[in-house]
Amino acid sequence: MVLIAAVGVCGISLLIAESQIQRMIARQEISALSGAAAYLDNDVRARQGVLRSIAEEAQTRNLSVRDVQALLESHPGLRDEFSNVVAFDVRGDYVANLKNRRDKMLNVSTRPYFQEVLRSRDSVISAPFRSQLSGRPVVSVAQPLHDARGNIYAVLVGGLDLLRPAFAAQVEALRTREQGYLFIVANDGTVVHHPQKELILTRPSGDEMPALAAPLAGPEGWRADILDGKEPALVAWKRLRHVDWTVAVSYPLRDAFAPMASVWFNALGAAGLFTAMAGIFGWGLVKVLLEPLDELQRVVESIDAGATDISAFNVDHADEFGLLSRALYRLSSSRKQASDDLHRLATTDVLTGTHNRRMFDQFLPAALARARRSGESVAVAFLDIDRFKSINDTHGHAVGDAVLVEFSARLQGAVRCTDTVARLAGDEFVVVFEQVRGTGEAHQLGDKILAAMQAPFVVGGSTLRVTASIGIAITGVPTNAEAIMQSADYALYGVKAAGRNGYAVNVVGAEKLASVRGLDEHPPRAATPPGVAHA
Ligand SMILES: Nc1nc2c(ncn2[C@@H]2O[C@H](COP(=O)(O)OP(=O)(O)OP(=O)(O)O)[C@@H](O)[C@H]2O)c(=O)[nH]1
Repeated sequence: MVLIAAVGVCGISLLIAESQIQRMIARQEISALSGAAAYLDNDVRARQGVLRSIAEEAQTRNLSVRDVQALLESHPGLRDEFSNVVAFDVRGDYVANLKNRRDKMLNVSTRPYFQEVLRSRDSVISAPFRSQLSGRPVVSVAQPLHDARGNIYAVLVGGLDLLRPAFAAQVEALRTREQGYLFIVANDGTVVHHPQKELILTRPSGDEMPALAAPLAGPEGWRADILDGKEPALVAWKRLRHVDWTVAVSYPLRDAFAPMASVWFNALGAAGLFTAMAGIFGWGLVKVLLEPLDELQRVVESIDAGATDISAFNVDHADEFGLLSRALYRLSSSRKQASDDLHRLATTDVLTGTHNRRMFDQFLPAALARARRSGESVAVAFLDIDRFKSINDTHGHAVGDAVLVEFSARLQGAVRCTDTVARLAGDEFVVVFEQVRGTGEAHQLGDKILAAMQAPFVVGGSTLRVTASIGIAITGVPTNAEAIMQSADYALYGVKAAGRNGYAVNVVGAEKLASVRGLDEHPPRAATPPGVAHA
């Protein structure tokens, strides 16, 4: 896009420059044409001056119509200035002829230039016309002859042959360029000079030949939007000051503006090259500048994949990427904290701070699966505080809550930190023991828990004796959560039925036997009076 924009800007600049250069070239052409116009003007006026001086001479010598032929012949230099000079009286009849006095001349009284001379009483340059004598295109310079009283008695007419080689060579010499051509049109549109001789004296319309008609638009100007023949051309023109002619030039545009083609090529090429180089440099620079962003992306992916933790965000770079990385670290930390809090709330019993049933339901199957893989046993102790309802009823719900908190604390203190304690509901707790080495260890666990509850509970200003019944189930063979819980429940039921404040151990799958045996094996505890003892 940058490349397109640069080439576009360059192109627009070049178009503007080209338009300026066109204008400049056209101005140059007009100024060259001004010189040509002045030259032509002077040339025609010089010839006009020659006839004027002869007229002054005739007036000085007080000549008459009869003397005109001799007058002309006394100026042989006229032959160089004009193709011929003839004279007419005021009626337009022929009276003298420089080249051939026997030439038969027509009456010219109806010719516009003749009438104009009589009207203005001064020298007139005619519009181009075809000579009836020579049949060639000519322009006439007409000069009145005055007698001593100032009356016109004859008119000298000098013919300028537009096809004579000297005139064509003279005009061609005014060209400043090899290409194109120079032409002259009279101000009524009649072609005075053109390299195509057949066009002389024609008056082509703008539609037919726009290049020839363009100069009629004003005293001077140029156009670069004209088709000359089939080729686009630059046409510039300049009107003569004294003669009603406009001298013009037509150049093919491709020649006139040839230098612009190489300017276009070089400028666009340079713009493209420099932009491409700048683009490559910019791309490299951006790549270097964005390297920390790539690094940040790698860190994010690594954290997402669990290969590293969010502390990888906590970098000490001072740049924007360092700021971004540390902002990500803060965001991730707070989200992790929120997530941890949520998880803790979802898996913790609010009152006692132990795990809750949800956590236990997830944990027990996992522990059983581990045991299945390692071939070791798992034991679950199912605890229920004895006659807890009467504690609530007697001391109030708040004291009941405090008993639950204290009971939970003692329970967690009685087991290893690797054992998992959870409160299922109300006054029911469970403990999961992993890597248990048989029922003997299960009995030790039961003893430890009962022992932990021996000391009186001092809560809410009351000292209470709190006991619990414990049903312990231990896996013999691989089993599931439901089975082991049911087995522990049977054991608990047995203890409750036997009078509370004791424990029983069941092996999953052999519940009744194990339950009875557990209580029997510990007569002192079985003999302990069940129920709640108040201190
Ligand atoms: N203070 C308190 N009491 C609770 C809470 N949850 C349940 N309880 C009460 O705990 C008592 C549980 O009684 P049970 O286990 O059914 O019966 P028990 O009185 O313990 O009798 P046994 O279990 O047969 O020894 C009920 O009265 C419940 O209302 C609790 O969060 N706080």
